[in-house]
Amino acid sequence: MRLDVVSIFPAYLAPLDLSLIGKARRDGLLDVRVHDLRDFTHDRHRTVDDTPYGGGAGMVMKPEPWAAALDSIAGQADSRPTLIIPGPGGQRFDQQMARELAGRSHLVFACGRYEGIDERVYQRAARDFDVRIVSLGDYVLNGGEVAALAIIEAVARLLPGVIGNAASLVEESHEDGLLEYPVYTKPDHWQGHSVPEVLLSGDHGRIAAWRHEQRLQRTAARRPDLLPRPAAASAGELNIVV
Ligand SMILES: N#Cc1c(-c2ccc3ccn(Cc4ccc(CN5CCCCC5)cc4)c3c2)n[nH]c1N
Repeated sequence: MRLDVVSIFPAYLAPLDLSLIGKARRDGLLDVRVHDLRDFTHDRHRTVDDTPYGGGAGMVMKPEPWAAALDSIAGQADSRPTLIIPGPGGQRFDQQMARELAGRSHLVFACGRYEGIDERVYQRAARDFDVRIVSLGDYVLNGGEVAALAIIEAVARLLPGVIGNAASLVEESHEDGLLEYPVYTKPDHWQGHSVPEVLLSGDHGRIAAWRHEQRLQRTAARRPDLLPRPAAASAGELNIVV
């Protein structure tokens, strides 16, 4: 998978050199290219923003540098890339979207700042990209870089070979709709707290059943919205008039 990230703060993407993502890059599983948007300006001040038409607080990112950056990337693309533009008004990112994006060969991230990117950039980008506007959640960040890092990590870890033990991708939170079970390691007694006896039993059937029950209890307590809705007992409950 090829990943391009465009930002006025390229150093913000330094974590992509670390840990499993960094190893995947060195192993050739990921081709990650970070671009400084200011390299696509042509004035002496390398200007990327200006005041908003119609007034309002803050600044808006100018269309010209973005068009030049995206044209450069599109010109190098082997196939139609997916352009992900993080924004508070985007479609909520979740594990299902991560799985969908993991099937793409080329992801491009446009990391905005200030009050956002001129709307005409989104329209023009649709010529060369599948455009997805994506939000991490219902809170306001200062830019798109944190979202790009989160999305890249969630997507890359689903790619074959990135996570050493693919088994760890099973029974994770949100992978199958339930939260994850609690985990323990040595010592078996610590500051008055003991590891649940079942985990020391060696009975893999009991352990699996206990873990599933823990996942159900945790999901009910912390995220009841994730639990499957009870099937209606009768057509009447569904207000189906026959
Ligand atoms: N993903 C994600 C995000 C982001 C995110 C992502 C990308 C950018 C680029 C810039 N900002 C800052 C910002 C701040 C306020 C507003 C709202 N303004 C209202 C008045 C008219 C102008 C727009 C928009 C943009 C960003 C924030 N925030 N939260 C998420 N889950």
